[in-house]
Amino acid sequence: MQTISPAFSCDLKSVIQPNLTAKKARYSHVNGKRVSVRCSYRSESFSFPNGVGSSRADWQSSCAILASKVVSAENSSSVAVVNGHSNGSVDLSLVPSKSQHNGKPGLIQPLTITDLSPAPSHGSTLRVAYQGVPGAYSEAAAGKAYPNSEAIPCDQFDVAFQAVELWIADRAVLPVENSLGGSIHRNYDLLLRHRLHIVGEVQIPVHHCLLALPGVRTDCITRVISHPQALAQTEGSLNKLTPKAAIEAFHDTAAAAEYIAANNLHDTAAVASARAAELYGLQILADGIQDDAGNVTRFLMLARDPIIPRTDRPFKTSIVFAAQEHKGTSVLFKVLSAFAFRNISLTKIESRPHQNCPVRVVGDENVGTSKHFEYTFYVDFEASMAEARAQNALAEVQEYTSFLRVLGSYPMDMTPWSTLPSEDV
Ligand SMILES: O=C(O)C(=O)C[C@]1(C(=O)O)C=C[C@@H](O)C=C1
Repeated sequence: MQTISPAFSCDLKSVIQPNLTAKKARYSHVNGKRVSVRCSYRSESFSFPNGVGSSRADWQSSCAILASKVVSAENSSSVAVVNGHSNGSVDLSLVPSKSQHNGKPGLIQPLTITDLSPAPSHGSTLRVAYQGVPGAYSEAAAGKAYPNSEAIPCDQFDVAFQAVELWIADRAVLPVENSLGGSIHRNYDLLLRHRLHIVGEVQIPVHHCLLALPGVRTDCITRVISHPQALAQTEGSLNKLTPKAAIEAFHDTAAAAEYIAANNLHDTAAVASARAAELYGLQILADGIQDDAGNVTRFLMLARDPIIPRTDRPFKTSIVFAAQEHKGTSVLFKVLSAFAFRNISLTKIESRPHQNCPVRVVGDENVGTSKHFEYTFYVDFEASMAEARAQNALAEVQEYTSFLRVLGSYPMDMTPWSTLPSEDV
């Protein structure tokens, strides 16, 4: 038995891993061997004012009860989950370290799907997975959410989810919406496919720059590359600055800057942060090119375990549900009424195609048939699951839904706008 963190105890089953590289080993070694991790909760007592339950286990099972009608969103996922959701040992092999950026040592390569191997928590520094490479806005968000943590770059959102599930990271910080570009749908879908809990949110002011190699002039730029969200947030400025340039999507903003530097591209510019310019040796051709000065991205903080909801500070709760079959249209109205009736404000509503049944055929041979789209709804509301009104609202919502899952009940980001670290990003 080895103690992993105060809240868990874990049995470690060692599996010999011959091709573990030095670089990857820091994420996943125990005495030079790969491990699979089986975890059990230590019971902790908490008191709830409104009968949510009296322990961490109770709160977790109350999440599970609400999720019990899930038709099974997980079956579309190939993820091997280790924290009590699936107890098989995982056999994803590590691959040798990738080639270094431009031959230069020391630059961090993001985790990719083939790098994932279960790893126990070790050391005292919290490891926070984010999508992108150093200099990405997500790295700044991870730093704001968890100061003094170790940021772990991942090449895809899905990898960041899996890094937490496999104990390679302790938390993930991922974007879900931007004030100009709208929702990051991929992460809504992944929230449903994976079993992580939302434990907090952070909002980051996003201040974009146009970056190019030193000496390159704006009128020489024939191509602008960046993350699609960043391109959407700067569309108006790019139309003015580089009207003839081709616009191309890239994995993340900082990776676009890194790509220009690594390939010595004199005709290409990136939309990225000032920190990315510094990290990859690019010059800033234009500063503050976001189409709205108050451009902000909201990130979710994800963990393997939920936090205990409280009432002594403003909390938000995020849920996801699907309407009972054949009752689609009126269900949304009824659900929204359940919150309105209890004076609970909604801060966000998002719909996504139903993962198991995206289309339903309605009608009959006489009048003809048509295809109805089926949706999964994501709702954020301003209340804590420790409040009776939130519990009652969800009890009512459950009556109209085929499944309902609480994704998390967590403190709202109340950082005053003026103190947000805009100069860092
Ligand atoms: O590419 C980055 O730098 C990211 O962190 C990703 C991302 C996003 O996915 O929305 C994060 C914040 C900004 O809105 C732009 C891009």
